[in-house]
Amino acid sequence: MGRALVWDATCVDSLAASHLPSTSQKAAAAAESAQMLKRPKMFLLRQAVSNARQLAPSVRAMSSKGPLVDLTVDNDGVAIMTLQRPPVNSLNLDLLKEISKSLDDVAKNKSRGMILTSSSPTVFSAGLDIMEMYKPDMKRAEEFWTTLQDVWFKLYGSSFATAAAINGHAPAGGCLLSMSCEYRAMVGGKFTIGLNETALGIVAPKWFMDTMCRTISMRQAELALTTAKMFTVDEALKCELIDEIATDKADAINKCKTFLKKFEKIPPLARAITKLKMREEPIKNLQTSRQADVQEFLSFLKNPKVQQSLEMYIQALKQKAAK
Ligand SMILES: CC/C=C\C/C=C\C/C=C\CC/C=C/CC(=O)SCCNC(=O)CCNC(=O)[C@H](O)C(C)(C)COP(=O)(O)OP(=O)(O)OC[C@H]1O[C@@H](n2cnc3c(N)ncnc32)[C@H](O)[C@@H]1OP(=O)(O)O
Repeated sequence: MGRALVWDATCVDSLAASHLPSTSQKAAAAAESAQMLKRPKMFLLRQAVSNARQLAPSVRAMSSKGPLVDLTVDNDGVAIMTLQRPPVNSLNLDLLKEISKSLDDVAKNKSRGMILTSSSPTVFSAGLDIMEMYKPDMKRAEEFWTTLQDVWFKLYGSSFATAAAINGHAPAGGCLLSMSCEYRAMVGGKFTIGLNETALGIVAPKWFMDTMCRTISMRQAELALTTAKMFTVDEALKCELIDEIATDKADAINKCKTFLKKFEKIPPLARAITKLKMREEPIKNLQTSRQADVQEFLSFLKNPKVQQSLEMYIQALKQKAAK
């Protein structure tokens, strides 16, 4: 119907002086090298189309409200992902699956950026759901850990810009989620944030540690990880675990938006590649040790001492909640 079947073709002169050395070594080498040269051009072209789409009207229909994650796009084209698993947004398999799917949706919808927050007035996220680790079904535990890894890959390695509006406590996995974002504004008050795994008799996985070491200084991270330090909001600001203190959730979201606005004049491709290069090492490390990391988690769950520690921790939490 009048449409071009071939819209971009390159005829290579295999006998051109520049191609002769490679063509004499390998048949079709000239075509192969022409194709390689074309790839970056196509990549930039695709990116230009995608950037143009990014400037399209800002309110877009995005994935519908899920029960555990609410994902909306505001008038500025910023995606707001709200965790809503009462009472404390503990990260069980279902919540992790929804976060993972929502991150895919944000990536597909080419939002200007994403802000992660919580529907609870006092808890950003209580971290991993301890019930997923206590006397677990091993098949489910494997899926649980793999999904957590997926969430981290997608959030830490997202090409879209991310910020966390931390509107409450953020221990362990909650702290990890916020540290995986590029910017953190935390509501001031009695809230705390940190990787407290050792207090539970467990060990933060290496990629949790790497994420922290790339947020605060190595010295502060080592002290914090070994002592299960939960930082007050003021302490977190001082050691740069967070970037700003907010007066309330709305202020935290506004501060995150102000951060995201900084990218308005930065070409998105340059920003994304820079971010990914900066974060490449820990991502590659987990990619290569992914299976071993799952096996370590599973064998750690089978350790009776770990199960005993978890049981005591659950009892302590329940007693505290009952008061
Ligand atoms: C020896 C090992 C060797 C090798 C290791 C190898 C590999 C490592 C592998 C694995 C590492 C695993 C990593 C885990 C990271 C984590 O995220 S672990 C989770 C850590 N989280 C916490 O410690 C937070 C605990 N919770 C709290 O401190 C408070 O609840 C919080 C400050 C968040 C909120 O306080 P508050 O608003 O007062 O709420 P309550 O305390 O009253 O709690 C309400 C109910 O929620 C339940 N609950 C709280 N946190 C969790 C949780 N994380 N999981 C499940 N359930 C939780 C709490 O029990 C109350 O329940 P109830 O109402 O009593 O039924």
